[in-house]
Amino acid sequence: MSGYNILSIAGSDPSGGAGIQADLKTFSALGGYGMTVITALTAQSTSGVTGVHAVPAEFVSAQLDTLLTDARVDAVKIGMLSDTGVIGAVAAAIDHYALRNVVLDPVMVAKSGDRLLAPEAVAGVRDELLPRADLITPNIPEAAELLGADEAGSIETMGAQAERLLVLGARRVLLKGGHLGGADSGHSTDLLVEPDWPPRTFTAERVRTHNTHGTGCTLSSAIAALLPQRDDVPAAVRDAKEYLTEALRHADELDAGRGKGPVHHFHAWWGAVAADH
Ligand SMILES: Nc1ncnc2c1ncn2[C@@H]1O[C@H](COP(=O)(O)OP(=O)(O)O)[C@@H](O)[C@H]1O
Ligand SMILES: Cc1ncc(COP(=O)(O)O)c(N)n1
Repeated sequence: MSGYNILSIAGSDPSGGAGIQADLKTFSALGGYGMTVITALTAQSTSGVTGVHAVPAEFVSAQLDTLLTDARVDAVKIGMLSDTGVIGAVAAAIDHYALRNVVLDPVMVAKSGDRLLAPEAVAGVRDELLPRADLITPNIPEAAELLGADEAGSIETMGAQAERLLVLGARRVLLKGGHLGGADSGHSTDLLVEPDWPPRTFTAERVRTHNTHGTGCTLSSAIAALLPQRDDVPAAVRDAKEYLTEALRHADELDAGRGKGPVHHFHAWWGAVAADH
């Protein structure tokens, strides 16, 4: 036996920049074997989302049961969930199959501004999934929605909101700072907060590109792919961010649409990064 099986439970993005397509590219680039359970189809390009077709919760369960009674899964990334029925199906599978290394990216709104999670389903993500995940990776607007708070405008407020997410039952929170502007805009800093540890910051240069479609999907998938390969969560986060930043640096080489283009996954970079560690 060699290699790790990494499962993405997420929506489909035909443009290939986000969702399960981004997740599979990331898993492959980082040496994982990718599997998928699809929660929704989107009609989407780099310019926006024109439609969402949710998969019925019973069929999400059917996909999960069929896969998980057959295959070992070493880590899970959860992305777009659409509605409360799908959230319940995923929560039940985490418990029933004792899934481990679960990374929850609480996807709510696409980069284009289109909504991917029904507003009334936010409470379901908070109550059903947040306590079941080993790590949640909200961006600033998602943390605010989960908390019913204003969006953080500084690293200090991000830290306070991450602590509040722990109080709500999260095991670990990586609050992503990509949406932070102002004084911090030369860098992109994410904050990892876990019980019994001081907060850790992960900072990368801010890449000058408007092609950021799929950054959140890529980061959470990279963490899931690396968790079984690394000693601890901070090491997986560090290397996942390095992978993402490199993919962002090369984003402008692609020509995948007229809107916010995707980041560029390329296996050879990871070889170089992996050799350093
Ligand atoms: N221009 C950029 N340069 C470097 N890193 C970025 C840039 N934009 C976003 N990131 C990083 O991408 C990841 C996801 O970013 P963020 O925008 O916060 O979340 P989401 O993609 O979910 O909206 C974070 O690690 C963030 O720091
Ligand atoms: C199917 C699907 N899942 C997730 C995202 C979020 O990705 P992003 O915030 O980078 O647009 C997306 N646009 N589409």
